[in-house]
Formats: sequence, structure tokens, C-alpha cells
Amino acid sequence: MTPGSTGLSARRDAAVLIVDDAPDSLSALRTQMVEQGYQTFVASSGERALELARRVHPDLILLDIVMPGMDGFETCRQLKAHPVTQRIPVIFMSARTATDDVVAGFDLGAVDYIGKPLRMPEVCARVRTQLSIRASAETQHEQAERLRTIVNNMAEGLLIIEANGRIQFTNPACDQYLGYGPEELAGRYISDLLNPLVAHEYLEYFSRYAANPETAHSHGTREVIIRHKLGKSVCMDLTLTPMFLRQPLFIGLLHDITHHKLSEDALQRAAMVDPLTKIANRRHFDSFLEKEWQRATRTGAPLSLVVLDVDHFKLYNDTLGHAAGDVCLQQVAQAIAAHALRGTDLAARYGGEEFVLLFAETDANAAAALAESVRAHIETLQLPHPRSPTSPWITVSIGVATMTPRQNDRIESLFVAADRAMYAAKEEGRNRVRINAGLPSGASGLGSVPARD
Ligand SMILES: Nc1nc2c(ncn2[C@@H]2O[C@H](COP(=O)(O)OP(=O)(O)OP(=O)(O)O)[C@@H](O)[C@H]2O)c(=O)[nH]1
Repeated sequence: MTPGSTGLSARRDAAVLIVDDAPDSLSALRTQMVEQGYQTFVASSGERALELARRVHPDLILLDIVMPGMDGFETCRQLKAHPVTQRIPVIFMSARTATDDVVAGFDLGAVDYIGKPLRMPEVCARVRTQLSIRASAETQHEQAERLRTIVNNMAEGLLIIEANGRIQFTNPACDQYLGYGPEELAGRYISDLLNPLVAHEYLEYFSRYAANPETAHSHGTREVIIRHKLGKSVCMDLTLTPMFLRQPLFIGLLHDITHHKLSEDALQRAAMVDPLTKIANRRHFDSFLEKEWQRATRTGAPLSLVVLDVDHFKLYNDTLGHAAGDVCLQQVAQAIAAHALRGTDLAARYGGEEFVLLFAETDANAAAALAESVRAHIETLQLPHPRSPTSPWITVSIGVATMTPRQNDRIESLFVAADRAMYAAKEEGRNRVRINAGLPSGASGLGSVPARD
């Protein structure tokens, strides 16, 4: 086999360091190595060999054992102890061919041991073989290094998960996303990170695949909430792909979407809030009312709508200016919102100087009592209204309507009833609460004011 007939042609430029204190031997070897097409370096002592090896990083070292000063064994020991030279293959050459010597050579990390006197064709064959092994080891090493670098530097979190849900490996991005130190997640289970239902669903998918790997398919990407080490929840896109490496495994890719989620939530919240008063806007109120209306239709519970309108507000603006009007609306809004205490209550600015309050599961008497409390609250704020013909302070007129909605009832009728009551309050002198009693189901007059449960 000639060097050119194998994959070694790529290694013709391989560098070989020959270390021998005998000039004849050194020269003969050098001639051979040059003939083979290798770049050749020579050293006549162990010390010089170490120095050269650290500088030129040869691909192979042919190392004589018996030398004055540092012998070949010690030279090899020092080569193997230094990070720069420890991966360079060493072939010992020696007239000492006793088993103990050969074993000692291999124990020091040599890849081969050639007896002297040297038979040059054999030396060349052994060098070729070792260079070939070295070349493929280096390729594998480089590939592994490249993969390691990618995995350690990628922005996505990467997990390798076993079929029983045990985490085998995580990359630094994954550790960082979830607040763990290196290696801390390995050995834990996905149920430590996911909510029980989601973890169960994944485990079922894992065991289906483990039982029947050829039917494997990617689980695709889904949004999951993962428990951070500090207890908070982080929102991630998780993509799971099955693979088979001696055992069924799953590659999980985590993509952090918390920021994206936060801005999405912020946008959603902004779309629900009135920018001036910071309470719910009309759009949010309408969809909230729609849901409560459906629920009340199912449960048969009464639903109360309160409509509030600031009295003589045009005059207020005209007297104190639009900016003062804005501040006044903010104060009125806060007073109104302070009365929406349950999860099923909602206060909103419905437009201009008009506000609404929804009280679900609240009958007419309770709603009237709440409306009266809002009215009194606003009056006691004592926001001066210098030119109001009805009060020295800002006041509101309030209409209340209560319904127990049935299948064919319409939301508009609740609004119409509350509006009518509010206009009645205006006509009767403002700064008062009126109830619309003309509704088909469940309206009543202002009676005593029972507390809500
Ligand atoms: N400052 C301010 N004024 C507003 C805002 N939205 C509506 N308005 C004013 O509110 C006033 C409402 O006036 P009207 O509907 O005539 O009723 P009113 O003066 O309150 O009188 P009554 O309702 O009959 O007691 C108008 O002058 C609007 O310009 C706002 O966001 N800021």
C-alpha cells in the first residue's frame, strides 16, 4: 500500500518529529519520511523534542527511548502532561524490546512500539497507519468540538429527554432561561418544570414513541409555561423531536417568548383601557357585559347596569377649561371604579362624561344601594363646580336597570332602560339615582338598600 493509494494522500503534508540521539539513525529516518512526502522535524534530545513539539505541533512523533539526559519515556510523560502536545501520537523506537519495556511504553500513552534495528518499510507502514488513525480522530474531534460550540452558544435552549421524562442534558441557554446552574437540570424530570397535565401529555407521547419508534413524528411546537427555578413562570415555545440513539430520546428546543408575550399582554391591556381615566373602555365593557349576559341567561341570576353622567359638565369645561375637565373626569372615574369590587363587577368610561358600572348577580335593590353610594361618594369629593345651577360641587345623575335575561332578550334593552332612568334623574333635578322599573323581568323601584352578599 503506497501513501497515495489511501486516504492518506490528504495527509502527505503531515508533520513528523523524529527524536533520536544517534545521527545515523536520525538521518536515515529523516530521508525515509521526506520520501514519503511528510514535513520532517528532527531533535537529538528529549528537551529539544519537547520544545519543538510545543512550537510546531507535529502530527506524529517517532521517539527513541535510550538517550543521554532526558530519555524517551520521560519525554513522552512530559508530552502527555502538556495540553498542547498530549494528543500527538508517539511511536517509540528502541533496541529494548523486552516485554516490560514495551508495556511501559504503551502505559505512557504511546500508540506503537518499533524494535531496533529499524526495518524502514515497516516504520513507514506504521507511521502511515498512525497518521491515518490520527487524521480520522482529529476529524471526529473537530466535529465534536464544532457541535459542542454550536450547542453551547445557540440562543435556543436545548434539552435531551429520555422516554421516562428524565432530562439527560441541557445546554447553557436552557439553564439560563430556567435559572439553573450547569448540570443542575440533568437528572431531573420534565414534571419538575411543566404543569402536571402538560407533563402527562408529553409522557404519553414519549411512551407511544418508545413502544413504536418507527411511527415517530415530531410533536411540533407549542407554547408552554415552564417553572423557573425561582418559582416564577416563563412562557416558552417548545419543539420536541424524537430520535433514536441506542435508546429513544427526545430533543427539546426552547424558545423564550416571555418578552413577546409581555408586549402582547401590554397591547391587549392597552386595548381594554381608557387612556384618560385608566379604567376599562367601552370595548372592554361591551365584551365583558356580553359574557356576563350569557352567564346570567344560563344561571337565571339578576344583572344590574348603572349608567352615570356628570351633571352640567359642558359648563364645567367652559368655566374651568378642558384640562380641568380632564382631571375632574379622572377623579370621578376613580370614585366609580372603587365600587366595582367583585370579579364580576366592572366600571368603564363609556364615552365623553358618561360612565357605566355592571354588577352581575346583583338585584335591583342592591344595585340601587350601590348606585346611591357612588353618587354620595362623588358628591363628597367636593370638586368645586362654580357655575352649576344645581350644586356647588361636581355631581352625577345615575340610572339603574336590572334584568334577569332570558333566551330572546337583548342587551340593548338593558341599556335603554338604564339610560331612561338616568335621563329621568336629570329631569328630576340631577344628583340623584333613578331605577327603571319598566323592564320585563326583575326591575324594581328604589326601596330599602340591602347589602350585597
Ligand atoms: N374635559 C373633557 N370634556 C369632555 C370629555 N368628553 C366629553 N366632554 C365634554 O362633556 C360635555 C358634555 O356636555 P353635555 O352632554 O351637553 O351635558 P352636560 O353639560 O354634562 O349637562 P347635563 O348632562 O345635562 O347635566 C361636553 O362639553 C363635552 O365636550 C373629555 O374627555 N374631557
